[in-house]
Amino acid sequence: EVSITKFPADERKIIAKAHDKYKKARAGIINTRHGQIHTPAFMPVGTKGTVKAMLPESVQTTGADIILGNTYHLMLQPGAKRVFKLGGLHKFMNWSKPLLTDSGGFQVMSLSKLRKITEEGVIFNSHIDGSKFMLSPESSTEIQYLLGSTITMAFDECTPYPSTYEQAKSSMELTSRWAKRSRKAFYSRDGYGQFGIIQGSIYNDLRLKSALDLIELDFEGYAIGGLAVGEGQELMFKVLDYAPDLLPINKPRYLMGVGKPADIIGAVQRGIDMFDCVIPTRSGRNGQAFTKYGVVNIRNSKYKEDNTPLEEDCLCPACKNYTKAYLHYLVKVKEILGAMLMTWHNLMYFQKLMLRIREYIAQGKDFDFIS
Ligand SMILES: CNc1nc2cc(C(=O)NN)ccc2[nH]1
Ligand SMILES: [Zn+2]
Repeated sequence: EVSITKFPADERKIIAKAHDKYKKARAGIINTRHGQIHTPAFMPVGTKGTVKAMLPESVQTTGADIILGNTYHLMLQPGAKRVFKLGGLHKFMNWSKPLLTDSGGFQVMSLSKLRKITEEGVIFNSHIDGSKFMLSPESSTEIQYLLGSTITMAFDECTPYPSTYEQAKSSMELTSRWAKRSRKAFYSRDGYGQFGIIQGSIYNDLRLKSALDLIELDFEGYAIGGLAVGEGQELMFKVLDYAPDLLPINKPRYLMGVGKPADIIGAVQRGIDMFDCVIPTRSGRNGQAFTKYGVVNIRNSKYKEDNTPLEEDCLCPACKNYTKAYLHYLVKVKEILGAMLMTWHNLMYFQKLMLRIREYIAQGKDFDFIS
């Protein structure tokens, strides 16, 4: 048992530790105002207040405890104030479990047009109608409060890859100054939490300095940012071989934007507790199904008369009631039902993977399986 601290009102119980190579892996429960999160946890991405092609109750049946919403998209449309007036994002989208919202920093750099980074924050033009906006530690934190987010992310700068040491250093230092302002702007309430995000690219002394700066701010959890940005799995694992250990052992560790099943397994073995990734939803809509036999590209003509399910023992609607031939056809003719069934199966697959990982950790068993 590790000493437990509040998250934020309740306790985070590290209920089991795996042994040897898996010694850093841990299974736990995060208690929040909107329910429990069993970790290691995978968060489906619900960018615009919906997990694309899924009803929220269907997302719930896959076993997801928490989903992610994107601040950048929601602040542009329908607007944070409007969501607040309508009762908050939980009510708006009919999702009563925990919601994590990102800070908008990552998206504004990848989506908006004509942006200017200043000490104050990022000034940018909406990619929708060109109107002018500003995201800052204060405005991002307020927007996430208006959305009613269970877990709020600090406003940071995601350091691009590759970056020189100097570039990564000044970017990390900006993130530390912004983290302090984000923490000050956070309205602390029982059952709600705010996570800091450490940066520092692939430089271990910068990652350490970033962690030290953020630990001082006593966040309820910590994210490792600036990874899965093109560095590749080997370099990502090299950073993950030490970065999680720089963070408080009894607080949640969230690896942003990751990943494929093999990435998730490797990151859990290195001490990561939470993940988010568009892969199961986006690739599902694009015809890729994750199965225990590997990834099935359902658009391949070899499936056009395949009367068997994606996985015979999968309990999702796609596998219970339909064949690969039907899924092949739906995706080929771009029928909406194709996107729905493929998404549902992939989300079920990812949640089953997380469930098996949690079980193996709790039983102290190795979980190198890459299904
Ligand atoms: C898909 N890869 C990926 N890397 C990410 C990094 C960040 C980050 O550092 N935010 N501050 C956020 C989302 C990400 N998604
Ligand atoms: Zn299935």
